[in-house]
Amino acid sequence: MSLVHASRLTGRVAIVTASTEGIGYAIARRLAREGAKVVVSSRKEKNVENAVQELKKEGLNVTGVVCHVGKAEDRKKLFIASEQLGGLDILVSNAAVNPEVGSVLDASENAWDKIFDINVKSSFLLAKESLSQIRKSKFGRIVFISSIAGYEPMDLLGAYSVSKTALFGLTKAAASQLGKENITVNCIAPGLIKTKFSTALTESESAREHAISKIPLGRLGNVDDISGVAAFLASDDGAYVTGETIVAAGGMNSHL
Ligand SMILES: NC(=O)c1ccc[n+]([C@@H]2O[C@H](COP(=O)([O-])OP(=O)(O)OC[C@H]3O[C@@H](n4cnc5c(N)ncnc54)[C@H](O)[C@@H]3O)[C@@H](O)[C@H]2O)c1
Repeated sequence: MSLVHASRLTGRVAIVTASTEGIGYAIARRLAREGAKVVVSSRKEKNVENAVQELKKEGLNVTGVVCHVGKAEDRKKLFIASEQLGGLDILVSNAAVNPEVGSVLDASENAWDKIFDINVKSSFLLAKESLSQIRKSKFGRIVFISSIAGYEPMDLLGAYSVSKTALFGLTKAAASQLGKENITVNCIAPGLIKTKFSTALTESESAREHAISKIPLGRLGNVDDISGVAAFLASDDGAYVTGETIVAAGGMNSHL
């Protein structure tokens, strides 16, 4: 692959949560390809080992940590790892769950709590806990991964959509708080991207065709359609962007 911006992130240290597959993996790989040292993480040790091995084969500078973002002691391990790499510059909060499919007011209390714990509260806590290191960086960047569904809730992803809307508010509020310190806080709202997460919406041919018919660019997104946006926000090219959400959705809105 050609390393277009091979040195844009040289010397920076990044943490990407849920980064052993899907969009998180692609973001970790892209930041590392652009020169960053990256802490790769997810809940299962085997997945962390495999991802780290795969990325190291490419010669990338990555280290692996097992981290359930809802657990304080696991989040701490992420920051110990970034400290060991020289101190944190870039935090990408990517982990998310959707334990139930259904309309918002049909969500069980359990599902609601889990969705808000992982998708919103853990993003808030990671951002908060990252500050002791990010404040020492000259290039502090926080990036939340939301969803196009945060703008227009998808009926089948009711509570999940609302959790993704909350991230827009968190982005604005944190950006406003941290602007004076030259730390940017931004958000990415992916459309339909080919990962495990979106399988239910795209696995049958008819569902896929229906989805594609709603996407002006005429295709589902690839994980690298998102990783490039994350790298931009993390880099000096994104230095004057803060409090924003970049939609990368092939032109679709969320009315599937
Ligand atoms: N794929 C899409 O179409 C799409 C669209 C919009 C937004 N997103 C968002 O992109 C992000 C990545 O999703 P993806 O599509 O790569 O799917 P994915 O299922 O591969 O990613 C979600 C990841 O979060 C991890 N995760 C869940 N709970 C966790 C926890 N407690 N601690 C750590 N990791 C945890 C999962 O193991 C999984 O790897 C998510 O925030 C998702 O909401 C995806």
